[in-house]
Amino acid sequence: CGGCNNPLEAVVHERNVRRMQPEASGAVSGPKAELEWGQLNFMHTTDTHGWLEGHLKEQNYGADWGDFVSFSRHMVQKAGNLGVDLLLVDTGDLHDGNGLSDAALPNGVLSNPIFDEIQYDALTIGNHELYISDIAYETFANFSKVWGEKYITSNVQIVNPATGQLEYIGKKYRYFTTPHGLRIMTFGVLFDFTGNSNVSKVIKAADMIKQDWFLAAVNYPQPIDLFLIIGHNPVRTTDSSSTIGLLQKTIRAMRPEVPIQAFGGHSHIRDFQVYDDKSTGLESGRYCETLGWLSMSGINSSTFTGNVKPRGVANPTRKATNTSTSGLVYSRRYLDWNRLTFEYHATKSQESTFDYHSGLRVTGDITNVRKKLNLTSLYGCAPATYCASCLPFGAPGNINSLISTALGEIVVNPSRATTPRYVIVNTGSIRFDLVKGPFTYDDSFIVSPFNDAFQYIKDVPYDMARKVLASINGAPLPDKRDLFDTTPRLADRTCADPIMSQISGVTKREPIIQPITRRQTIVTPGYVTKDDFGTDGDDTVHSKIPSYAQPNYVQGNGSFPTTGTPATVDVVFLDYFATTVVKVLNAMGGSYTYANDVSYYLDPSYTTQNYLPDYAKKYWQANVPNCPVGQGVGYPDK
Ligand SMILES: O=c1ccn([C@@H]2O[C@H](COP(=O)(O)O)[C@@H](O)[C@H]2O)c(=O)[nH]1
Ligand SMILES: [Zn+2]
Ligand SMILES: [Zn+2]
Repeated sequence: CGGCNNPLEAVVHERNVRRMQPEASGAVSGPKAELEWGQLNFMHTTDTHGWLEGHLKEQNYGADWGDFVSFSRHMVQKAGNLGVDLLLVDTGDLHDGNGLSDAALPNGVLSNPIFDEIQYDALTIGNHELYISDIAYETFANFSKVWGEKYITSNVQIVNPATGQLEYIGKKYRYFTTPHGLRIMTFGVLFDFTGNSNVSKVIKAADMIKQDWFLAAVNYPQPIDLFLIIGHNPVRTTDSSSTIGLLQKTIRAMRPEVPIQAFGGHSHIRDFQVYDDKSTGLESGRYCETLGWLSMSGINSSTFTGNVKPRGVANPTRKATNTSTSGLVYSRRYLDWNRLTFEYHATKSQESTFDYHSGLRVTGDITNVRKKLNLTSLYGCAPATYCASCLPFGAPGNINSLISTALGEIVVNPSRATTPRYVIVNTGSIRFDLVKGPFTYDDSFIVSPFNDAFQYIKDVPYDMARKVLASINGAPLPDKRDLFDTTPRLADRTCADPIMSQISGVTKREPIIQPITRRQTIVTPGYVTKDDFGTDGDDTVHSKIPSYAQPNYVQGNGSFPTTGTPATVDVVFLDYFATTVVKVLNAMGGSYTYANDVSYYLDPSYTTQNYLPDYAKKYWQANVPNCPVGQGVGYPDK
């Protein structure tokens, strides 16, 4: 940092360089009003998926984890000044989605210590901590030990390698008393996930609620003022993966008078559901785009020593149901993850400056990890933005057209290169938009982070092969496969080696520093949320970004004859959904088995992390010297 005299100035400089990437899109508009503070307040993160660097290409979500460290400290201090409780909760999925977490082996080994800088009160596990055995063990050996009694995994166990016995990854429950005397019983419940590797066990919620320890915890011998359910688990009870409704009903039947507050995740949405007059659930989005806020007052507690109606701030006013006589009132808010939002809500914390040293240190740690992992290494320059859901499937600018082309072009086994092939991936493997301009090592994880490898069934009769895509698009998704499915879990493979060695010699661009535009009066595109309390939950008012349903699977093809149809085709697919392909082929009259007919099309170390970088190296490198950064970025023109 030329001209910076002390290390903290250098950190601020680095952070600003990182944030002011020329391709960063959009102005940031600010919050509509101050938050309502109640007797008990929560800040909620979920499905962060490694995005601790913030969104470098969307200023609306441009804060990094260091900014959140500073913000959370201001809010804790403000809660203390107001004489109320503030709890910080996280509901899992810490990996798979960003280079900061995924370029390390195992995933999360460098990002989790950064994540750990927030003073959470309760955390729980996500399914992405369980797909791959190495990651599950990293979570067990390190993450669960760092968090101790605050890491609550009520229905998730792991085989302890030292004893060979199943044990809970975290604690089954946490009973604790807040600084102002509220007595809280907490459970952390993962949805009924079945895609875990064979070192862990997810106990179905329907079984967990019958277990003696659970019944004893609900009927705890000491007073409970509130049940806190944190779950990597959608809060919306109509979502077929959600088990929160079952938990809420079970606890309510046993303890009719005690408020139940749920925090959920997994479905990556902003949502709030009212279950009854004393129970609600909040879900706070994904990818460090959203910080959830919930406040409540009216909790009956003989030991609460704080303020039910803190002064000098707005207070919650909404009953859960119109007819509620419980005395409980609530507010909920979805905060956009940017510094403008954080600085706005941190006011009156009685600190004159926003950045705490601890926050700047975390920002510095992020910069260091990014450098160590070479995340800015460039594969090529994307000629356009390809979005995952803002355009209909098949429209130019929809990412699935690009994926089809890349699969057909890049996923080729040289020894089968002349045999026609269909190459199929699940669109769920594409996690984010691919933005016009520099396509970096980091972006490759942002768009396609998983380690799913390519398998195939060779020489499938053309008349069957051509129907596979349509058939699997009508089949159940692989994460919902039944427990008796005997497919070897891809999760038992170890992580693939990083591919940095392949991308040497590519020009790196220095970011061009541009001022961040901060306008408070304009309406920028972003979340427009409707939940059980209505349409006023978004902290910043936005115009809606269109969202179109996409098919579950998409296909590329290669080496087809220019005229006529081939007799047979290689059907190539990901090991992640191999059994589904076998099933649909057999439903068409085939007699394939996984054991006899499915094999790897490419070396299993070649995964969904590789084909887009290879495509970019082949087709987008020539553009690098003239990469049109800063122009036309964001969402494609309609
Ligand atoms: O190996 C994998 C693992 C997962 N997926 C996709 O991810 C979702 C689950 O992600 P959440 O963040 O937990 O919602 C799963 O449904 C698949 O679509 C994958 O493609 N490959
Ligand atoms: Zn997730
Ligand atoms: Zn999840």
